Amino acid sequence: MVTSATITVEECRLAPKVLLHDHLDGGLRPATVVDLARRGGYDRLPADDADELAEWFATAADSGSLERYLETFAHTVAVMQTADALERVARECVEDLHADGVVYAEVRFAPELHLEQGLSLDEVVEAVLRGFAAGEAAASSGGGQPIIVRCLVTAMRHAARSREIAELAVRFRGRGVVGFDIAGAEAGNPPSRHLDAFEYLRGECSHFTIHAGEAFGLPSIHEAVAFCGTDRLGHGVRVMDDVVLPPGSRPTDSSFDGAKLGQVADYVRDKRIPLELCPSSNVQTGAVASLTDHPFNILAKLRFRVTVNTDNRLMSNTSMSREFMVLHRQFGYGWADFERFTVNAMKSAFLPFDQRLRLIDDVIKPGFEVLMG
Ligand SMILES: O=c1[nH]cnc2c1ncn2[C@H]1C[C@H](O)[C@@H](CO)O1
Ligand SMILES: [Zn+2]
Repeated sequence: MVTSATITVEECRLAPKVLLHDHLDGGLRPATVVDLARRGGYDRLPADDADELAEWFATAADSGSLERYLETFAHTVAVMQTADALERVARECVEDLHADGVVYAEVRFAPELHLEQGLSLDEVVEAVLRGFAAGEAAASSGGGQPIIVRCLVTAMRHAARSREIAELAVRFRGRGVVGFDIAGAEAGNPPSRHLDAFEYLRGECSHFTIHAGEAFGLPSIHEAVAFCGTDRLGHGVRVMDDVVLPPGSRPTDSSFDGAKLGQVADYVRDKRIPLELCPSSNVQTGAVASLTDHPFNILAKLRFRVTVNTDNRLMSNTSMSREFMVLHRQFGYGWADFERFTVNAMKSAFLPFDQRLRLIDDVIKPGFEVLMG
């Protein structure tokens, strides 16, 4: 392992970061959950105090099972059922990402989960987009580096609304929605269940990503890339099941020369399909056994297009800066590595090409140059 000079979380906050995989309903401020529950009469929160609630989420999500991890979302989704609540949560999300030094983010959520009090799918998306715009405006007026936030609409993979949600993504294209995703319990709900939605999106020249290779293995990744034609993989960590490392390799090694890739892993790497890796979440859901075993470094050294993501800031008690720190401590990464992962992410964003390029040239590269001194 090559260890770079020690860096701090405060320095990580200064880095211009790009976030592609972050769930709106997984990133609420604990105090906002408490406040919205009180206002909306939701009385099933496991704790009424913000600190206790934060602790509860982090512990409950730490189960090692994706299904149990997902159960914790019942509480956040329950308090996001009105336009005002959705707008507030979206605005605070942008404020929090901005305070953490994120310059571009794609934040996802499942509109179909927010209809319990009579909102339509369009009203749900409109409320979230209003919140994002308000957050962006507040960030710009406060000085410092502006933030751009775009939305991905998610369909739940166990449900049957993916075509409708795909149409929603296309309807809101150009108004803040840049893509589509499927999420939820992976086992038993393969991506090909939603082929109709993906074929429709491809016909519309629209972008999508698929949660795959998290709780379930290689077949899920194979379907996502080969049958569905996904642009990116949400997590995708289990692409490792298709990689044979040289004997004696350890996850912290500085090279993996001689590694043998199977057909799916080869295809993912050849096509430069971005992996939206989320180190802390991957441990909590059991996608990897521990941080020590996380294949981030192996995949990075084998030149897969790896990106760093938060997944659910509330459930993992994390931020982009903290995920950088996790990787710094685990693998000794320095600024040149983080710049590479950030450029990977920006290249993989669903933002138009000219805007991606501008962010890379005018914001990301100069920002890391300052940190590299
Ligand atoms: O890591 C995840 N894997 C699969 N589904 C997830 C993950 N994180 C959040 N979700 C689900 C729960 C949310 O309610 C939904 C939409 O954001 O997406
Ligand atoms: Zn996710």
